Amino acid sequence: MKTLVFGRTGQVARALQAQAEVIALGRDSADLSRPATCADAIHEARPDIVINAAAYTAVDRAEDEPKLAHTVNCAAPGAMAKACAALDIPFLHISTDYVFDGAGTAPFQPEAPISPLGVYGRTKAEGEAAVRATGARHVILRTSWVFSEHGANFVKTMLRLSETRSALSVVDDQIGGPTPAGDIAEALLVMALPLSEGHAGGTYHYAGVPSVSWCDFAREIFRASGRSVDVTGIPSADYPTPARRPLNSRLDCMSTTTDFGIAPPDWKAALADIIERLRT
Ligand SMILES: NC(=O)C1=CN([C@@H]2O[C@H](COP(=O)(O)OP(=O)(O)OC[C@H]3O[C@@H](n4cnc5c(N)ncnc54)[C@H](OP(=O)(O)O)[C@@H]3O)[C@@H](O)[C@H]2O)C=CC1
Ligand SMILES: Cc1cn([C@H]2C[C@H](O)[C@@H](COP(=O)(O)OP(=O)(O)O[C@H]3O[C@@H](C)C(=O)[C@@H](O)[C@H]3O)O2)c(=O)[nH]c1=O
Ligand SMILES: [Mg+2]
Repeated sequence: MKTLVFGRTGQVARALQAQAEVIALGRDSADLSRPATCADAIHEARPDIVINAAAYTAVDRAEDEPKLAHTVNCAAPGAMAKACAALDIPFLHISTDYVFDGAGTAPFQPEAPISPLGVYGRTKAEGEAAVRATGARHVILRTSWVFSEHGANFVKTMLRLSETRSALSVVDDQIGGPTPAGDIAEALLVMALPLSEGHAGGTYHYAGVPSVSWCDFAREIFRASGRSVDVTGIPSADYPTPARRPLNSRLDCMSTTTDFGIAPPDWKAALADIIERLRT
């Protein structure tokens, strides 16, 4: 199956390349800030399946660059999906827990109303709508708190901070599911098969278990890496950021298991592997 991936250096893009024979396009061949280049790439390659693993993911910076974030997170996936619809190619797209406002404590179902708190979440929500509007056969896979040995993520931030700090304050009122990039890549590749064989697709959730606060995630990172850093839990109000984050990032992943046989990944097991790989 000829698989075209947008994104080359990102966490999920790298995991896809590690797990399958894919054609991964970097900025030089498909620039999401110029959506037409993405449509052109699909028309040129005529793949059997397209996976968009590229996005504007800098949550705080997006508050100052709403136009660029919108082009990359909405106009570009919209253009990709339109090209896929024209050529009858299934399209897999990744979205985020940040499309929700984080109210309550119950896990959000895929059909729950969205209400993003910041520019990143809003542009990702608009991207979902743009993909659906094209009529392309698609999967939108919402995930959360992605980590891996590559790229920028919370695990690497914590390990970097631990080199100079023996104590850290980390928010303990935002709860979500850390999700290993490798498991997301695997889930996408599994979903690609039924989708290309006629599965109707739709919006699905995929996040690591068990849910945890960023504070307890940080503690587990230091425990697993054998670093002694004293982590103090603080409320979000004491850690001001340009973009507000949802307090409840829990995603209900039941339909992903029912429809595709894919169970939520155990993030602690993956964390240990990743820390081991970062060590060597
Ligand atoms: N990271 C997370 O915690 C979460 C991510 N997601 C979603 O998962 C998907 C994958 O995220 P992740 O792997 O973490 O992403 P990363 O932040 O690791 O990488 C983003 C990728 O997008 C590429 N990109 C950004 N702007 C452009 C552009 N203008 N043209 C071409 N490529 C561009 C980057 O390329 P370059 O290296 O050249 O900048 C990079 O390859 C995204 O849709 C994201 O919204 C969902 C939930 C959580
Ligand atoms: C570094 C640091 C962060 N924090 C807080 C800030 C924030 O609320 C939380 C997580 O910080 P980050 O900035 O790493 O996380 P953030 O960039 O918001 O991560 C998000 O990225 C996007 C792309 C997504 O789609 C989301 O699912 C989510 O993974 O931890 C502390 O409390 N103490 C600290 O020392
Ligand atoms: Mg970040």
